[in-house]
Amino acid sequence: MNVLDKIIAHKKKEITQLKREVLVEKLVKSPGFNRTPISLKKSLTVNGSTGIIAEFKRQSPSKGIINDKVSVVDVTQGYLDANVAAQSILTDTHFFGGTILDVIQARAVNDITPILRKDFIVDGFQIVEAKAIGADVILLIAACLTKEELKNYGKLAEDLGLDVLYEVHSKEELDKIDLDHKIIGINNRNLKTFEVDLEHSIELASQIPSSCIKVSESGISDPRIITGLKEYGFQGFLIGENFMKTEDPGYACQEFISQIR
Ligand SMILES: O=P(O)(O)OC[C@@H](O)[C@@H](O)c1c[nH]c2ccccc12
Repeated sequence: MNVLDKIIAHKKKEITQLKREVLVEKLVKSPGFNRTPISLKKSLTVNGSTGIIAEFKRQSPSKGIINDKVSVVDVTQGYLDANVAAQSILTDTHFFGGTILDVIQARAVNDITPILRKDFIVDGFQIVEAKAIGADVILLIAACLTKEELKNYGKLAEDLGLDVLYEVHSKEELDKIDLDHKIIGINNRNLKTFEVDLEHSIELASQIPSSCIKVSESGISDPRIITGLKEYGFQGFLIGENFMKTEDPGYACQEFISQIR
């Protein structure tokens, strides 16, 4: 079993249990259902967008603890001050040390910038939950979903007014998605082996139609990489560890953005 298989097996058990404890009817009554989500598409394409999607990630299976000293509110406020296009917040607990409370807390101090609820979605329940906690965007990972699931979950998110970031790592995964006008994230990190390869991503980018918004994810640690990726048509850049490994991730993000040419 590779790491992704382990995460998905664990996630499926977790959701089965969660669905016994929390009713969808209850989620639908949450405050998140009374707000209009903020569009990631708009925030990545608006004139002057930095394109940076800054992530709050305490730990990961590949790196272990990255930062367990900072608070989600301090960090996400810092990201906002740095003028990020969006925030990504890991809500998986077992492998990434996050919780849905992180999104709730970040949302309470941010009305203007989209929040991506970053998790391994294997059930529609999690999409309703994302809406309930005030997220604007969900992630659908093509490596762990069938073509049908990608379509159905994409539709459910859309019906709830949420944007979807579809994540791919290979041509086979790309072929599972109806690409028209979608936001496509190319993960530079292979979730099965943790290998990071920007060249591979750039090659894959040429297979994505121009109606899509392209996002480059993972392993970005130098502002000069952004300039290079822009030349290949990328408009979004998802960065976690490079900021989170510092004492003040918001400040690191601000410094990074000020160096983008
Ligand atoms: O910390 P990095 O290397 O900058 O990567 C951020 C983000 O792309 C990464 O956390 C990620 C991309 N896709 C995922 C899917 C699940 C969990 C995590 C991820």
